[in-house]
Amino acid sequence: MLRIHNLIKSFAGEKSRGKKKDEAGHSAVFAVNDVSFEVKEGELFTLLGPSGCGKTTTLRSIAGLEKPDSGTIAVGDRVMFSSTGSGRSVNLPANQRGLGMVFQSYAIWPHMTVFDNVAFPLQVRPRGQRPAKKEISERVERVLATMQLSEQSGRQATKLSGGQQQRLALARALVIEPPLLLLDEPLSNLDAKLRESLRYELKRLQRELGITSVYVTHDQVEALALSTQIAVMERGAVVQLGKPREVYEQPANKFVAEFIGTSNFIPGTVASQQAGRHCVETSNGTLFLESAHHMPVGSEVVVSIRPEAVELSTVSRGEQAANEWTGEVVARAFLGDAVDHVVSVGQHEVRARVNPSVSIESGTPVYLQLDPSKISLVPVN
Ligand SMILES: Nc1ncnc2c1ncn2[C@@H]1O[C@H](COP(=O)(O)OP(=O)(O)OP(=O)(O)O)[C@@H](O)[C@H]1O
Repeated sequence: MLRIHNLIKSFAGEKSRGKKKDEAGHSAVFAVNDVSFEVKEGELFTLLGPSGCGKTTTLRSIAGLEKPDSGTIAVGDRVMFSSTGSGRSVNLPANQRGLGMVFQSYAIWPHMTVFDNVAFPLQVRPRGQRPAKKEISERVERVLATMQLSEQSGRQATKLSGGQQQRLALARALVIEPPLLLLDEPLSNLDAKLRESLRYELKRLQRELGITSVYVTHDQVEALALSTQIAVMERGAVVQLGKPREVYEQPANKFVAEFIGTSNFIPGTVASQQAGRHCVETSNGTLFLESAHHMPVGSEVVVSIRPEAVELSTVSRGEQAANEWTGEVVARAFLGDAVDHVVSVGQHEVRARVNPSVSIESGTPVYLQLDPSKISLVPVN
């Protein structure tokens, strides 16, 4: 449905940040540096990464609000942008791309009612493309019902709550039935509780309507909860592309492991390897784990252990227990649905997030049991 190929976008001028020179010899920031990906029909594809990694610039390029230096952007069989150095250049203006957009600062029209806000994008269509009045009404009512805003239809837009205004912004983007919906941090202005409930609503909508969407966020929890595919970006490049579970459980590198969730990183050396099952020697003891990254014997590696992969017990599983380390609790914090423990193990401190029924006092010697299916290898960069 959406194909991005070798997309490059630089901004000229910022001397202090510039890493490369452009043709005129000015320093340039490469906001998007050779990005390629494909979004399939019905997917919710997320661009995830820290501030400044190039997510918004990628999205704005798709929308037609930024002109890339080079690359190709196509939606279905329509080329929106193409400049490959040779051949014919294409750069469709934003208003001819027919894409739906919802941005962080969703501008709803305050002087209009909820109904009129949604009807407006259809009413301003050029004659010939404008639906009949009756059809406009039907489409608006249908979208308002989907967004659970029917009751507010006649209300002034400014009299809605934050969450309702956000749903209105979505309704307005959906009413044009775009082939692709672009969402830039659409939930970031809302409080935590509302954000969570709208996250589920978005997911429901995504499933029910099967809208193909590109979603930009720096919030890893949001990305994991919503996406069918995630592209993790760092400094203008996509560093990992995969399903939420793959990105979380098999991070491509330390940056991804650190950015998506919290992790304990323990260095080690691969002692043996067979069909993805690795045995790694660390200063804390031997670890057995399954990994998609096949690392040869003798490789220096970092083992990424999620805090929830660590079980704590004051009793050993016995001599034969694999992946059991000994340590001492140095701190703990009650988080409501879990208890975080910091355990000193040799020269490392390991974070363990356990069930609230397990709460072990500082100073207590403990056994750490590490679930081999929840620990992963990350290549040393
Ligand atoms: N109009 C501009 N002029 C100059 N530099 C820009 C411009 N827009 C973006 N940049 C730079 O390009 C890089 C990528 O910015 P972009 O906004 O795409 O990142 P982002 O990942 O979306 O960040 P955020 O989450 O903070 O919006 C940054 O270094 C930024 O400073």
